[in-house]
Order: sequence, then structure tokens, then C-alpha cells
Amino acid sequence: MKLENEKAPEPQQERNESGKSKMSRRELLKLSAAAGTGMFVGMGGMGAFMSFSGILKSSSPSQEPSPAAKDNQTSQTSVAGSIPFYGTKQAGIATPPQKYMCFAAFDIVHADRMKLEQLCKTWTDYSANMTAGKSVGKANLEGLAPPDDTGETHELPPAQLTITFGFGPTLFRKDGVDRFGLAAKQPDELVDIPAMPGDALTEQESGGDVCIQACSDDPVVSFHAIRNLARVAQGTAKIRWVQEGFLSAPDGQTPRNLFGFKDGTANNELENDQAMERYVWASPSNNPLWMTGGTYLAVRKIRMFIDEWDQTALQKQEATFGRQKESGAPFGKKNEADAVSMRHIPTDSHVWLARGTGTKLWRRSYSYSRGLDATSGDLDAGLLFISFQQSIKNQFIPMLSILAQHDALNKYTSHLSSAVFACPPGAQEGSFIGEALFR
Ligand SMILES: C=CC1=C(C)c2cc3[nH]c(cc4nc(cc5[nH]c(cc1n2)c(C)c5CCC(=O)O)C(CCC(=O)O)=C4C)c(C)c3C=C
Ligand SMILES: [Fe+2]
Repeated sequence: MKLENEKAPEPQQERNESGKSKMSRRELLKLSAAAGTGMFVGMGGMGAFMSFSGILKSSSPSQEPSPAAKDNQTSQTSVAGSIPFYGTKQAGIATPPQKYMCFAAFDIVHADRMKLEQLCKTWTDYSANMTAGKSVGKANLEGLAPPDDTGETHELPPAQLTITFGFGPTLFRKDGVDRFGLAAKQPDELVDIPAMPGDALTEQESGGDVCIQACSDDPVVSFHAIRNLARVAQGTAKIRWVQEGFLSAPDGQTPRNLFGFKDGTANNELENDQAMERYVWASPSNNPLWMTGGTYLAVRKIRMFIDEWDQTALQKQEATFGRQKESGAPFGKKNEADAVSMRHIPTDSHVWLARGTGTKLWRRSYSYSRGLDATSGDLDAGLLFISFQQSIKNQFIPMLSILAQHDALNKYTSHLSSAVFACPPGAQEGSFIGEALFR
């Protein structure tokens, strides 16, 4: 492979980077009862690496929030175990990953800009309530209409629920049509991912006008969020594709993917405001104003052939990633947090290739399982890969392209879904998600 002759960015790697119901779910339940109702350096122009400290933490209610989670605590009273929806940045991006995710891509089913705007208002209101552990809509206790809230979370705490919105390229222009008069506002960064070698994408499970990522520490809470946002959107938007995901790790440790490897380690290098500004948050210099404080989300549903992987020798597994399985340490090092030494890892390994691009992504991926693949008799499982970055064009696509061509991991994976979204900044109380886009 040609890249073997490339000079790896070794010196930089070697640093020691030692209608609004404001009722709580409980209150609603009591009322119901009373009523009798039950690149390689240079590729993206980003060669510098940031120093870092600390390790990626899985979430827990007692945990010190990340810088972005703090942003989201400025304008709203915090309920125990909750992450406020309102804030300068959307929650669910820099927020330490919760245990369960439900991700949905929606199609807007009409071309009425006012209805779209109204939906964004309603989604904002619903999201603020759900993230605070409250029910949505009206209770309809007289029983003549279905309750607005579907009810499955009534006694449950908010479980650190975050709800994150993104706008896809087709919201701005679809088949050459500017359905909502938003075409002029499409950011240059919001470009489609081109076809990659080895892609096995299906159109029905790719793209989408809007995405919603609901993450929490309770699978019912995450599902309920997407279900109720879809329910209230009826007639305006419908789910195009959806995927649930899970991850688990002891507090303070990096979760492992379904190949048994710690996944997310290198996010450490972005856990400081300077690095997040450089690699993740949209740069004001080349973005429309409405994206200030926003970022870009790339998602790939990637099947992992776990049956074949489980027949693969440990040495080969480790060489595929360039990290040790047990400790997560890079080759030639002892600890997970030790600096990667490029000369110790195979040039077709996942880490060598991803790191060699010279850029960084903020990854927030979840494992998924979809039962049995009836044709092969194998488990149908994989990774809903999600990353946030400043540029789809200069960070995500170049990296994906290198990986798609050369990654040893490709023998064990297949990409099934693909989409990109522009995630606007957070909404302030009294405003709504994406408001600046419509002004
Ligand atoms: C386009 C970007 C990436 C895709 C697609 C991707 C798929 C993918 N990754 C793993 C498992 C691991 N990835 C790791 C590191 C890593 N991966 C990417 C990007 C993509 N991964 C980056 C930018 C990095 C960091 C590289 C670095 O700078 O060191 C690791 C190693 C541990 C870690 O740092 O997280 C693992 C393990 C799978 C299984 C997968 C598709 C199914
Ligand atoms: Fe990866």
C-alpha cells in the first residue's frame, strides 16, 4: 500500500500526554389515578496535536459535567439526574456518553416552511420537558383523546437524557428543489459523503432531512424521547430510519466495542476547550451565522462481522487496531493513555491510518444489535459510528476515504448507513432549536 512510504508524524505523537404540561411524570401519574384512568499531515491542513489530560469518562449522575454540559446548565434550573436542554451548545455532543442511544433520521413530508418552524418549536418544548423528567403535551384526563405523552417513562427519572438535533443537506435542497427557502443558508461544510470503496449502503437507511439523537442512561427514556418526538411530528415529519445503541463501562473507563476493544480513547486529546474549538465546533470564519456554536455530525451504521472476528487470533485482532486488547495501550506502550508511537504499529492498522490523517474527530459511537442475520445465521451487530467535527469536507471525508481504502478492519466490517447533519447551537429559553436558520 502506497502509504507505507509516507513519513508518519512521529515526533508530535511522542509527547507524554500523561401546551405545556409542566407536571412531573410522578404528578401526572397521580392525576391519572385520581381520574380513574390508568490524513496524513497536511491533508486537512491540520497537523498539530493538542496536549490532553484526563481519560474519557462514562456518565454517572454524580460526575463533574464536561465543558459543554456546563454550558447547558447556565439558563435552566437543573433537576437531579438531568442535563438541561437549553444552553449555548446542544447537549449530547461534548456530554460524556450515556449508556443508551436512540438515533432517528426524519423526512419532512411537506414543503410548508411555517409548519417546519412550528415543528422545531414543538420539538424544543417537548425536549426541554423530557430532559427535565417531565411529561409532554396535555394529559387529556377526560379520556376523550389519547394522552399526548405515551406514558412509558412516567415513574422514571430523566436519566441524563440529552436530545440533539441536526439538519441534513436535503432540508436545504432536495432533488434540486429549495422546498423551504433555505437553500442559500446551506453551510459549505454540509456536503454529502461520496461513495466509498466497499460501501453496502441502503438508501432507505441513509440520509434524512433532520436527525435526532436521544441519549440517556435508561433505554426506555431514550426510546420514549424519539417515539414522542415522532408522534408529535405526525403529518409534518416521519421517521426515515432509526437505530438504537448501547455501551457500558465502569465509571471513568472507556467503553469497549463489540470486538472487545476500548473505543473512544483518543477523544482524550480533544478534552480541552482549545482543541474542541479547533476540531469540533463550527468555525465562525467559514460558516453562516446560524451555525455559531454548532458542529457537524457524521453517522455510519457499520455492521461488524463478530462471528469471523471471534475466530481471529488475538495478535491479528490487535494488529488490526494497533492497540492492545486488554489494556487498550498503543503498541510499544503499557497504558491506555500513553502516547501513540506510530513506528510501533502496522501501517494498515486502524489507528495508524486514522491518526496519520493529521486531523481528529470527536467520536460518540454506540454498539447495536439487531438479532439474527437469517441468511448467514450470524448475529447482526455492529457500531453506530457517530462523530462530531468542524468540517465534513476536510476532516471526516478524507479520513473515511483513507480508511475505506486501506484499513485492515475492513475485512471484518461493512458500512450499511450513512448521513451527515449540521447541528445548530443550543436553544435559549424562549427560543427554539435552529431559530436563527429561519430568520
Ligand atoms: C471515519 C472515521 C472512523 C470510522 C468509520 C471508524 C470506525 C470504527 N472504529 C472502530 C474502533 C476503533 N477506532 C479507534 C480509533 C479511531 N477511530 C477513528 C475514526 C473512525 N473509526 C479515529 C479518528 C480514531 C482515533 C485514532 C487516533 O488518533 O488514535 C480505536 C482505538 C481506540 C480509540 O482511540 O478509540 C478503536 C478500537 C470500529 C470497530 C469501527 C467500525 C466498526
Ligand atoms: Fe475507529
